[in-house]
This record gives sequence, C-alpha cells and structure tokens, in this order.
Amino acid sequence: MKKLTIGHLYPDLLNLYGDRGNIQCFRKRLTWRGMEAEVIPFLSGDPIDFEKLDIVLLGGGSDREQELVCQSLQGIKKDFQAYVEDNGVVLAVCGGYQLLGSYYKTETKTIQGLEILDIYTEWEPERMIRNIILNSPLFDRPVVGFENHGGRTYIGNHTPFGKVFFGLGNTGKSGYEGVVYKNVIATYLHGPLLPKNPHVCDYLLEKALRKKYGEEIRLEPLPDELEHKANSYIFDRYNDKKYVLKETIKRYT
Ligand SMILES: NC(=O)CC[C@H](N)C(=O)O
Repeated sequence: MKKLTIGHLYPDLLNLYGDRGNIQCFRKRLTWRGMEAEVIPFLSGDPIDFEKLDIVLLGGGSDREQELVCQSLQGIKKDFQAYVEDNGVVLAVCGGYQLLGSYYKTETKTIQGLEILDIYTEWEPERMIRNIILNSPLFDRPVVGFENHGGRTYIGNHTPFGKVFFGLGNTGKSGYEGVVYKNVIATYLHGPLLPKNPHVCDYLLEKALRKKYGEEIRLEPLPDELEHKANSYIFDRYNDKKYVLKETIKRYT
C-alpha cells in the first residue's frame, strides 16, 4: 500500500486557526484513494529526520510563538533547506510562510528565518484581516481562504502562489500572494486552506507521491461536492461579472 509520511512542525506553537485541519485533509484524501498517511508531530526542540518525510506542514503563529520557535528552526535550518532543494513537499502557512524567509521584523524584534525563500517580512500596525481569493496559474479553480497578518512579505525573484482577486495578500499593495518554489507552497491563507481547496491538496499529494513512487502517478479525482460548494461559496460572494478568471491567469503566466 502506498504511504506518505507527513511531518507536522511545532503543533505546540504554530497552530493558529486550526492549521492542523490541513493534515486531516491530506490524510483523508489519501485514505479515500486506498493509500495511507502517517503523521508525525514534532514539538519545538525535537530532532527531525527529514529523509523520512514526504510532506512538511509549518503552520501559523503569533509573533510571540514565532519568536519562541525561531531557535528550534535555526537547529534544523540546514536539513530543512536540503529537503526543499531535493524537491521535498512543504505547505507553509502565514507565520510559517514568513519563517521560510530571511527575517520577520516585528514591532520590537527581528526574528531570524530559515532562508529557504528569498523573502523578508516587516510588521505594520494595521492588521490585514479578511477573506481572500486568488487566481493561481497552477489551478483552473480559484483558491479561497482567510488571511490575518501584521507582517508584509516582500518577495525576491520568486513566483507568487497567486494573483489577488479579492483581499490583500503579501503586502496589500503588490497584488500578489504567497510563493511557489520547487514543491513548496507558502501562503497567508490559513486553515482550513486544503479542505476548501481540494485542488491544492491534491497538487501537493501528487508531488509527494511522484517523488516517492515515480512520475507516472496520477491521483483519481474524488467527487468533492461539498468541497466545491465551500470553495464557490466564498468565490461567488465576491465575484462580479466583469471578472474573467482565465484572462487574469493568462496575463499572469
Ligand atoms: N496568522 C499568523 O500566522 C500571523 C503571523 C504573524 N504573527 C503576523 O502577524 O504577521
């Protein structure tokens, strides 16, 4: 039976808005297809053998929690970098996204990041809180979610995860959200990102399965009736007729 091992990094500190729901989604969508998922939670300070992992989830946290986790991250920095460069799959959400960069400068401190992505984040007092909708060139369907962050993330020479159709995204000004790098998706979209966007979940699962079992792996589609309802519920609320999804995607790619 095919199996993926999912490392959940620091659920004790980085688990805002139920980011762990993303793990449940990975697990369910594998088991519905007759595959298995093993989930290993790593608490702050635990040693991590990245060679055993197929997917890593790094969730969001408050500035205080990010500061606490920073030291543990420095201890795993080299191995985490090597995992990403070797096409390891990562979903990093909000605080986790910021920590993949070089630093996150809060009101009072500079928190060192993992330097996996060429990005940095600077805090501003006005929080960016709202529903958010993206067009990602990776998908035909929009990506919907919720953002809540004080940090503004400036990205270097990277492909954004999506173009903001509604919401604020990386800086509130750039018009873009998140980063896609190798098999990493780093985004401000909080849990439940994957249950509302099963296409994003399957994209990451397929990457992980192909890396482990070969490029020919294709995931069987699932009915996803409820998931699509949840996805369109948000999209339809903010969609005005002038907007054409395909056009935006075309301009963007
Ligand atoms: N929701 C989060 O993970 C927040 C990340 C960070 N503490 C910020 O406010 O920008």
